Amino acid sequence: MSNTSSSSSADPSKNRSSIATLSGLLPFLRPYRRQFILAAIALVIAAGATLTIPYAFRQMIDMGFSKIGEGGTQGIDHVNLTFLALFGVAVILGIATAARFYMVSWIGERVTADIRNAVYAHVVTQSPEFFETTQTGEVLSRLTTDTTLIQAVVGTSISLALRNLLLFAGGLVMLFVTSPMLSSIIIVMLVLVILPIIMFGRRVRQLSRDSQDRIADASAVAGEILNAMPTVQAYTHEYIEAKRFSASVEHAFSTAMRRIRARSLLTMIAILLIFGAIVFVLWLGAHSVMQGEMSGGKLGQFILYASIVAGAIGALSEVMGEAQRAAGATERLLELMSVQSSITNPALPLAMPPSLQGQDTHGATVDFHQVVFHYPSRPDAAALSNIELSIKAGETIALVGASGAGKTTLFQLLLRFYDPQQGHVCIDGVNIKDLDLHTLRDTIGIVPQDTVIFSANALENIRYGRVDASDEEVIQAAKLAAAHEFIERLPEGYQAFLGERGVRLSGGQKQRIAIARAILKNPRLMLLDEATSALDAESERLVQQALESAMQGRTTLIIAHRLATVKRADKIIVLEHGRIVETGNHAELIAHGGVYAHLASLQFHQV
Ligand SMILES: Nc1ncnc2c1ncn2[C@@H]1O[C@H](COP(=O)(O)OP(=O)(O)OP(=O)(O)O)[C@@H](O)[C@H]1O
Repeated sequence: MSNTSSSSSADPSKNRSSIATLSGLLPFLRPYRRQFILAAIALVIAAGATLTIPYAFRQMIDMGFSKIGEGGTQGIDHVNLTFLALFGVAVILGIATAARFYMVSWIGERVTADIRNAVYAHVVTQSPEFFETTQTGEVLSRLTTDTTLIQAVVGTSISLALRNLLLFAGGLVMLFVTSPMLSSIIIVMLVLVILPIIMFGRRVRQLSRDSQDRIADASAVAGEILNAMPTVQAYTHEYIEAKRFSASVEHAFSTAMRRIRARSLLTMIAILLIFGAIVFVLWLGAHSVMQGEMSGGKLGQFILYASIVAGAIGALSEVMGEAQRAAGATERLLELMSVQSSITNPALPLAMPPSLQGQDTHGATVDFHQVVFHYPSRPDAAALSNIELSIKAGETIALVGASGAGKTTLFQLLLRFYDPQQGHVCIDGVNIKDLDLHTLRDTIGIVPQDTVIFSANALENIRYGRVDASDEEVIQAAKLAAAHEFIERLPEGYQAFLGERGVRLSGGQKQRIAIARAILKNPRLMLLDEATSALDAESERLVQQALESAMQGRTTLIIAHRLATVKRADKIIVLEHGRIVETGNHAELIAHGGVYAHLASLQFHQV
């Protein structure tokens, strides 16, 4: 199952990075400096308040209880005062702790939201090559699980760590002030304690990354299957798929258990060593009191400081575990953020030639010059070879060829989803690599075979073609695409919800929505992929009518599967194994008696 992950947990060089990876979060934390400072102030006040408690205790014991024993009222006053002071400390501690919690939680939520936005915005600009190698489930898992881990660290662990560091440092100083001798012994012990914690911490971190990877694998498996439910059920593979998912969940579970075991061990060792050391030192302290070298209050103060220091170390080891998990998550998110799209905008994009800009209804010119293209995932097989093609403004070109001949690939190159390895593609005489990607794609309308219907109503689904279009414009486009009538007949007309992935529409209806969307966009170059699936005669006629409208007044490239379409085209381009093998109109090519004549006899739907 692990092979479904494209993550780099197998790369040993990646495993060496540590909590330092968390520094990758700094750009996200920087904007919230002010909030950090406020949180830090609250933190210092709270830690300071905690550290005064043992001192107050000693006062109480040495000056209060001992004096009461000696029968003085001065002792009672002192106890009262000390308790009052203690309550004051509690008030300060409460307010400061709440303030710190509020600020730090706010930062955690804010930073996580920012990271989610940044990762998503980065992912949606990636070229198709990225989506060929990365499963959507994995990206989703990173957006949810990994960011949640980071939220835990930023929102809680950082403040816990800082608080405990302060308590540790402050407590240590106070220990020395209280009893240098006992403290020196404790320090030696601490060094012995911290070493194993660090050692185990490393292992926990590695295991935590593995664990996150396995969760991402399981999400990837689930994501793929949920998107293909009809196929899964038609093949009655529900049980097999559930088992496959279960295998990957179990794998994630056993990896998580390894992490949990390592962490349990870490906690046990830490507690054993720390408390062992404290008991030993206290034993020494008790002897000092018995021999009169130390007051009872002082030993009490020492015990409290020691427990503060011990508690701080315990908490720090917990936080280390959390931080290490978050370091794994950060590493994975930064990896995702650092992926560069193979298709980039030119530094200085050229404008479309002025004479052709604006309301020109003649369409764009298209030129392919000696184009050679291999898909990145199949570098040894040319999907297109030596394509030389010149299309005039307003022409309709039919692309024909057997399945896999390279027709769709021509579209992909025009949309600049990929760049050719050799040669270049021009629109209106400008190399599309020199155009801003949005300018280029705004020039092009596309009607794919498989229409994507978003979970929104009919109006919004068509408006996807041009988001600023008015309702009237949307309806006009629907009329041109022969979609108006069927939409009107839907229970709520244009407001009818079309369902996730358009499950409530027929194939022909979906296509007409897609055509309306493309017409609304009003592009100068239209790329149409005629459906291969046979529609009933009436649907067929309506789709044909819609396509006719879509072609009006613009340059059109159509992947043709119907005789009627190819007959109407100005020119037919015949592709075979990624090469243009014949060019001409229907009559010429039939007369030629070559590939086209053969294809025509086998492949075209007669309408
Ligand atoms: N993303 C991809 N990665 C690798 N190879 C691909 C990819 N997409 C298509 N191909 C390959 O490139 C070749 C051309 O494919 P293309 O989709 O352009 O064919 P087509 O003529 O449109 O076929 P069809 O009519 O079946 O859609 C095929 O051999 C196909 O297997």
